Amino acid sequence: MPTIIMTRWPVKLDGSVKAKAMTFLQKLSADDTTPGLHVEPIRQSVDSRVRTGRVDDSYRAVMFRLDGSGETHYVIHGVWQHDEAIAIAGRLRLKVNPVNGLPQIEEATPLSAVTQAPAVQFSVDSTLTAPTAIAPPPDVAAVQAVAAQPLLERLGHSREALVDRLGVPAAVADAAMAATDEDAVLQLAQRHEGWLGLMLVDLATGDSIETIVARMEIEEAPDTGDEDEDLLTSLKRSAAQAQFSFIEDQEELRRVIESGDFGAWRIFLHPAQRRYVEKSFSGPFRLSGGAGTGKTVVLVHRARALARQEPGARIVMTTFTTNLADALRDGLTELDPRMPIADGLGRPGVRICGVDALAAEVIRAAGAGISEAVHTVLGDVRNDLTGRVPSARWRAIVDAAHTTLPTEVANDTFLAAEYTTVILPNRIRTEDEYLRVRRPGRGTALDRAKRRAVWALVAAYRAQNRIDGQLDFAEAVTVAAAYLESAGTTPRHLADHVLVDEGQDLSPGHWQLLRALVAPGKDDLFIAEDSHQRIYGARVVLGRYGIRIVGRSQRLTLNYRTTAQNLRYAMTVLEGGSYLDLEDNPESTGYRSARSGPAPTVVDVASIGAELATAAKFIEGWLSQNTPPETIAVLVRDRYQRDRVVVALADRGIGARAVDRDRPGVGRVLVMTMHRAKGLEFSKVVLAGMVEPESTRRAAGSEADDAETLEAELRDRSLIYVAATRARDELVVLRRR
Ligand SMILES: Nc1ncnc2c1ncn2[C@@H]1O[C@H](COP(=O)(O)OP(=O)(O)OP(=O)(O)O)[C@@H](O)[C@H]1O
Repeated sequence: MPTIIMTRWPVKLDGSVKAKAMTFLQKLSADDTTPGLHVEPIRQSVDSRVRTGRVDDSYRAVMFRLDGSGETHYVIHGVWQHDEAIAIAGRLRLKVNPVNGLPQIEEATPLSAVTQAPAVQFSVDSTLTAPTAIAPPPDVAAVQAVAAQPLLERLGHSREALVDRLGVPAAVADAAMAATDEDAVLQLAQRHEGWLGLMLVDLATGDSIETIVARMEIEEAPDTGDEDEDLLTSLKRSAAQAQFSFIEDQEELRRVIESGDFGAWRIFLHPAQRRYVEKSFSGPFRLSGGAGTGKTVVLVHRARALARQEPGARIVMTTFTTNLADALRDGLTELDPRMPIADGLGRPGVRICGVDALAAEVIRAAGAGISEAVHTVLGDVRNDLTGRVPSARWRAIVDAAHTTLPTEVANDTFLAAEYTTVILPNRIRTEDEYLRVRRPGRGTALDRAKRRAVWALVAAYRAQNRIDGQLDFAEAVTVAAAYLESAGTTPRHLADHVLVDEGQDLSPGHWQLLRALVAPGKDDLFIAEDSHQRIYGARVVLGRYGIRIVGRSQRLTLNYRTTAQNLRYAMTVLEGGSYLDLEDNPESTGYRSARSGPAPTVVDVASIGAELATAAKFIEGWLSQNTPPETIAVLVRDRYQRDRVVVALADRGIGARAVDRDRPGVGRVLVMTMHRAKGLEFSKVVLAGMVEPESTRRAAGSEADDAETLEAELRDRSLIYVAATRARDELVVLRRR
């Protein structure tokens, strides 16, 4: 049975042709001699491996046949109308790039399109666009000569280095060296799939040749004397798999064809992503990366890889909110509908739920056995642990107590943070213990008298919770962690591997729980996080909670979601803020995007009415261009604003839907809070309720300039960064003066 190797298809097919292409490929993968497939070579083709196959009367598949290792393989290049397919097939060649050892599909350029060209000229091209993109016409070249010094030259690169060290085809290297700015190189990158496009993005955004050589694992092409064998080796290289994928079975084939470009994440991973999916680590591993760099994609692929390697393994995939956990579950079943989903902790398969739900599950399953853990954490004994403390309780406690504490301490934000990050994780049960505990990372200093006063509030808080038979979320996770940590002397490990998304938002208690779920050792914890996106809770240093990363951390830098233009805007929101990662090191930026689009539109509006009218105007414009409504989102700061936007859009005849805990759904424009939009993405985004950045800072400075206020300012920037990076294509920012 032949093996099918899919490439990212350059041509979009409509539904009926897609179905026929699927049938064709299914038959081909079962038996390439099946009558009716008409797998045929092309007379006088440039590459003797090229074949066409009959999809239906009008369409032909273009592919390459390789006979390595005594097996037949077909590299599927695409499907075109009959005559076009024959013409394309005649001028294609699949080869191993001699410099970098990676597979390359070249197309002979028709003579008429090139001035003074050799009889046959090759360009690397999987989009099969006009060859003029590669050889600029003379008038363009003349303009370029007098224009500013080209970008890559300014960055110290030369044509020789691109060609001789990276293996960039000469024509593409010429075009890249002539491009005057980053956008021009990025546009060139967009025309080239796979390793070539990735290299151009790296060059445009300032990477050195050495960095690219290492990232792409470039090495000279092997030469065994068997060209087909060498091609197969090349196709299996990690960097090749950003463009070529060995299809394992018919179900996978169907998903690749049906999903088109939106499903590319399932098949074509960046070499760095693939590495973190497959590699085994001797302990906790941390994968950081900006919004849209594919951290969740890696996590989902890794869960599948672990489940396949170890059938029966107990894998936990978790994140901060239930909505995000739902998205992880959807992603995993989309990737592989056969993945075993566990319906409870400690059972084989992948258990996917929010981290607080994990804690609730542990407590439920423990039954009466939980009482010792409650005593360890809270110093008392409780029977009923199902009630949850209302969110306003800290405020009520402060209001009721006649405390002498200053307002920057006697407020619900400070007290909740002190409780969650100091008191609970240290299992503090008495005033005496609190007076002695270290408070690393807490910005506001507390002398002995203040600590006593804080403890009085904590004691009142705990007393009220005990009377009401309630635990707050932080107490529940800490109790669950304490329960797992010690069952007598033996910890209860309910998982073999734990995968965490959005790690930056988790609290110390969450980390203690996750640490306790799995025994320390190989592939125990895999943590995806982005400190710039921390919008809940206080900053955490993992090492303080038994999670020692020690050198096992890496960063993804290529943004797949957001255009370079929108990404630049989002990065400016973070400028000036100082962010530390989960290992207490400064977080870096330096993200790049492989996609280019229009610059974000920032509109200053004078009133709420003007803001709503402007939002509606943009949305009407997009809808009139047939943008599916559910790919448009308006992101706002709170639920009140959300509901107001929905009503205002409805008044103008635009169907809109307020998204809360439920799934977004289709058919209407989506309106939601920026918090709710975390982890989601849309084609077009309107950010409403924004204020001018300077006035935010002024407001922050005018309050007490304490650590909590600065922290709140950082979180606010992060929220806007999260919101701005939800836009795949177009971003509109409505700024109120
Ligand atoms: N290898 C890939 N090929 C194509 N698309 C990809 C690839 N990796 C990721 N993407 C796409 O990029 C987008 C962002 O991916 P993902 O959600 O994994 O990023 P993230 O780093 O988790 O983002 P965030 O932190 O903002 O939630 C998704 O649309 C995903 O499908």
